Formats: sequence, C-alpha cells, structure tokens
Amino acid sequence: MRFSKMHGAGNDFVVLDLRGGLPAPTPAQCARLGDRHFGVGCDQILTIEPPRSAGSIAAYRIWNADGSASGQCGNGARCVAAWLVRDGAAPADAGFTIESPAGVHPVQHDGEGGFVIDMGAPRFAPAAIPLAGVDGEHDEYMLALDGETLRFGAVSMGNPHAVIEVADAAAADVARIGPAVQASAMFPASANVGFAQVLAPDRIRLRVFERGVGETLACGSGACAAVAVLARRGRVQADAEVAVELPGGTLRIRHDTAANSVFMAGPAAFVFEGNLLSQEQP
Ligand SMILES: N[C@H](CCC[C@H](N)C(=O)O)C(=O)O
Repeated sequence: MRFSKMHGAGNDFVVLDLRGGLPAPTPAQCARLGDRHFGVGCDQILTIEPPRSAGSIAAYRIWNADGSASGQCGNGARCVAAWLVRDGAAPADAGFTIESPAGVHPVQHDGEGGFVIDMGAPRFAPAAIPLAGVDGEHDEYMLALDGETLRFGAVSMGNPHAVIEVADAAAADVARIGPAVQASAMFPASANVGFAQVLAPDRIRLRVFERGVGETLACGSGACAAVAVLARRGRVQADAEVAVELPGGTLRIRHDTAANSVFMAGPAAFVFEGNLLSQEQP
C-alpha cells in the first residue's frame, strides 16, 4: 500500500489514500505506522477518504502516533490540500473544500505554495471542549498543580485545547506540565496543551504538548486555539493576522469575529513516497 510522508511546519504525517474503499487503519496499525523505529514514524496518520457532503472534494481523518483518533489537525489539513492538488483532484489555481470530522473547511492557495484553511468556529462552551468540573464558560480556568495554581484558557477547534500564557515559551516546563494537564479530570478527553508567549499584539511564540504524541514542532489547531483564547482576552488582536512562531515554523492565524471563523495559513511539504509491505499495511 502506497503512502506519502509529509509535514506542515515540522509536524509530520503518513498520508494514506483510502478513496478506493480500503478500510481505515486500526488504532494498533496507526501506532505501528507512527512508531519511529518499528514503523514509518510520524506525529499523525492522515487518511484521505470520499467526501461526505456535496461540494467537498474529499474528507480526511486523523490518528495520533499512539493510535488515538482526533477530530482535527490543522497542519494535516494543509498537507491533505497539497496532496489533493498534486493528485489532480483539487484545482491548483482556485479554492476548494475538504472535510474533517469537525466539519467542512474551505481552502485557498496562499500564493506562496501553502494554503489558507478556514478552521471553523472556536468553541468555548465547556461541554464542547470537553472541560469538566467548572461552573460555566470563562476566559480563564484554574488547576492546582504541584502546589501551584495553573491558569489556562480552554477551547475546541474540533479537538480539545488548553492554552497557558507564559512569560518565556522556551523556558516553559512543557514536559512536566503538559502531561499533568492532560491527566487532569478537567479534561476527560485529554487535551493539546499550548504554552504561549505574547511578543506583540500580532505575534506570539508557541509550544504545544499534543494529545497522543507529546511535544511536536508545530500544531496548527493549537495555533488557532492560542489565538482564539488570547484574542478573547485582548492579549492579541482579533480580526487581523497574528504570526504564531512554533519550533518548526511560523503559521499565520486570523480570528475573523464577524464570520466567527479562525483562518490558518502555512506551508505543506512532501518528503518521500513509500510502500507499506503487506504485513504492515492496514
Ligand atoms: N494531537 C491532536 C491531533 C493533531 C493536531 C495537530 N497536529 C494540528 O496540526 O492541529 C489531538 O489529539 O487532538
């Protein structure tokens, strides 16, 4: 079975074409594919599938390297878009639409070989995230952790995110705090935990400890979540482009409050093509 190895700002993927009706990989097969020693190695597996609604070119699904499924992957969406353009299924000179488990996403070319994806509305309602043990929707929540009080914002982009504002992203204790937040009863479906340093109203530095993977070089939905949470608090500008500097590259995010959609722009790259041997393929 053929696969494409791709990345979006260093967040890397194995892409499988299931439009012919091949079954989706099992969680165990995804974990094997994602293993950087026993498999191909990636942060997420992306499957390209027939569209579910009229007007979409294709649907995609997402599995993390540990085999767990997710409802959204921003860097993955750009790679799916690039894959469909190279395949000839999507136009190289016009917009088109793709679908994730979270919904329908209009795609535009960004004019630099990358893509602008409408990632949809940020959902702050606790039930939508999901966030448990809170008395309603707030800009900020608190969690007692190792004798400290951790303050964070929470939002869904089709997948759960906690966003912690820090003074220095490079110095943030991501490896300790990330797993602790994920294990908290406040996040019954775990979470992607972002550590955001505000550099200016239109620029932040971000690191993300992702659900099902650990810290990645970039997280597209995490960049959207950080801007949505910080814009809501007035820490960065809404309705204008915010540069989100991640270890693997910079994404450009804009929360359009009138449309209540978050737009994400960034690169998508092919690295190599391969064939899964029979015993390894879904
Ligand atoms: N780890 C995420 C899925 C991948 C998200 C990330 N790679 C992105 O670019 O949005 C989750 O379990 O919700």
